[in-house]
Amino acid sequence: MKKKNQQDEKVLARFQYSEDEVIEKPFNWKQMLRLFGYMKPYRNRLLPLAILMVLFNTGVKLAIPILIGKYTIDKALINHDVQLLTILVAVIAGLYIISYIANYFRIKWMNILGQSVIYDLRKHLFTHVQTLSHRFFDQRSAGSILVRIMNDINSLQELFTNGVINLLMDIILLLGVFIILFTLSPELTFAVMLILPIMFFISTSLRRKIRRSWQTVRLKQSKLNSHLNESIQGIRITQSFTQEKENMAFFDGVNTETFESWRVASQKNAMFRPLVELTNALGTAVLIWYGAHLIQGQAISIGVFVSFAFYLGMFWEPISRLGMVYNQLLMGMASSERIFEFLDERPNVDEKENAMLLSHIKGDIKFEDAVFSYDNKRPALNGINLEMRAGQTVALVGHTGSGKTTIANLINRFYDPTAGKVKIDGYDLRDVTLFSLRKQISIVLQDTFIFSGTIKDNIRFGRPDATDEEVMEAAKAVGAHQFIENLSNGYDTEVEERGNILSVGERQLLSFARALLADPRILILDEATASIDTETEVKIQRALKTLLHGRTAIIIAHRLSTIREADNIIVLDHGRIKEQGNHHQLMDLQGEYYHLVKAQFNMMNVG
Ligand SMILES: Nc1ncnc2c1ncn2[C@@H]1O[C@H](COP(=O)(O)OP(=O)(O)OP(=O)(O)O)[C@@H](O)[C@H]1O
Repeated sequence: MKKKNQQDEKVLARFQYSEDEVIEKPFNWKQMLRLFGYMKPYRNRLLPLAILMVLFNTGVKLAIPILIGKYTIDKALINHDVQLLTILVAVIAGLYIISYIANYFRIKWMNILGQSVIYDLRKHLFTHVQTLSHRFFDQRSAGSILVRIMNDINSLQELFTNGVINLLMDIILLLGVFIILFTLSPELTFAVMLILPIMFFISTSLRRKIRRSWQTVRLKQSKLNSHLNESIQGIRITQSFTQEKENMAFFDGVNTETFESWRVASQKNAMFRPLVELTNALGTAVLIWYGAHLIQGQAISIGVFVSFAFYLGMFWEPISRLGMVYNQLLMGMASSERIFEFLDERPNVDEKENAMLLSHIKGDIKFEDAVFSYDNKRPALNGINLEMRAGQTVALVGHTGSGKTTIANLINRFYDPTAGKVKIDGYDLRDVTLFSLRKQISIVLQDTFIFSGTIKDNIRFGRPDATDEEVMEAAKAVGAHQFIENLSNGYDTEVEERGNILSVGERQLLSFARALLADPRILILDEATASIDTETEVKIQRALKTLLHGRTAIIIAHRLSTIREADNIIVLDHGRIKEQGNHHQLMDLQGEYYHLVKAQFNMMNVG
């Protein structure tokens, strides 16, 4: 048993997701106004039309009980006036029909409005998230970002489709009913209003508990999403390490937690309606008892009593619904808080207002005393001074974690140096626009990312306007044409996200074609370490030559053949440059590089 517990703890320690905490904020007008600002584009058409329908509908609702009680019963029925009765019935039926039509349009227009607001908000959030810096994505799981873009925005849907308009309708209805009730009989109104405190308790205190439970449900869902995302992405590793059982155990745990939180929330929710109905019944009991007493004393007529009963029925509904709208507002508050937190997030690498367009660079790169740390604690680069001249091929070598990728990250301005400068053609990267900088740099990563779509679309990813001929030329130049032609549908073969149907070597050739077509002035290449057969190795070497020709290339190099041909080799160690020079110079030096080469040479011989 103890052993099992220890094992469970280990499993739980493995899957740690930063949870979005329950945000329980008081009502905040400023934030609400900001949220409702998204309705602005529709304020001239959809919104006024829907409001008009609501006003009409509420007017009809308020008029019908009077028509039934005061006129149909007290005037037509009691005086046996058949003609008046017929007219009244026709008027009431007509009003119901018109009110039905008005309701239809209200629902239709409000749904369009609600969906449009959700569409705009989601678009705004996604567009913004795309501009955020790497640091933002370093700190969050993909699952938790997904939850904000999907679930949090979805949870605002109800508020925008029904909430706002219900609020208006209910306030008008309540005021109207209250005034009419008082005009009909102030004593009876006072008597039935005794129920008000109970009603108030239900719609505030109980509602709050229900709301908190639903928030917990959302948190659990977010955790479930993060785990699912990670599990599916890492399924191959999970299977190869036979960790399915542990994965299942954790999934079971989160799934059960989600289920439990649903159960609790639904249970609390289920209490709500019966309680409202019970209060209704109490109100009706008071009405009948005291109403009968007033009728006997001839203080009110039967018609007034009937109208009263109708209005009373209408009174509880908006109160209970107002509680619901308030609840929606508070839930919307929590969701919008999370959405605005992302929207207010500024990219760490920000563009200056007067940033320059970096047009047609030559490709000189310079690091001046560059210092960088990802976490402001451990330095990843520690005073780097280096120069790469346009057209040169520079190889970065060094032990794992020595800072090679970090240098590439700074050239692309995924991060800014903590101190010092990175310059291209003499321009500090902080002074130029990100678009003009990145447009002239291509990155080929070890773990090539293939997007879902055709092979053709993947190659033209960086230059969507490239023609089919240009795509094919690029593929031919890097030696990818042949394997593409052999695929079931050639260039039109569909590949799923991450390109699982392709081999590592094929994926790399595809990414070379993609980089070549983009025709960057600077190319950053993280060479794959995966062992590939000699034939592919030769192909890749040939492809590399084509790819590197005429541009500045920074290669995080692992293959001896690539390193040997580089114009300059930079050996990094703990974020510092230890040695640099060409292959022969460094071999003569008999330092770190010499040992690295020797080690690789020995390994190859052993292999
Ligand atoms: N996103 C990140 N957040 C925090 N620390 C990071 C991040 N990326 C890298 N590091 C740290 O910065 C240091 C340098 O990492 P870098 O990726 O530049 O090494 P590298 O030389 O490219 O290694 P490798 O050859 O293994 O890819 C390492 O100590 C690493 O742990």
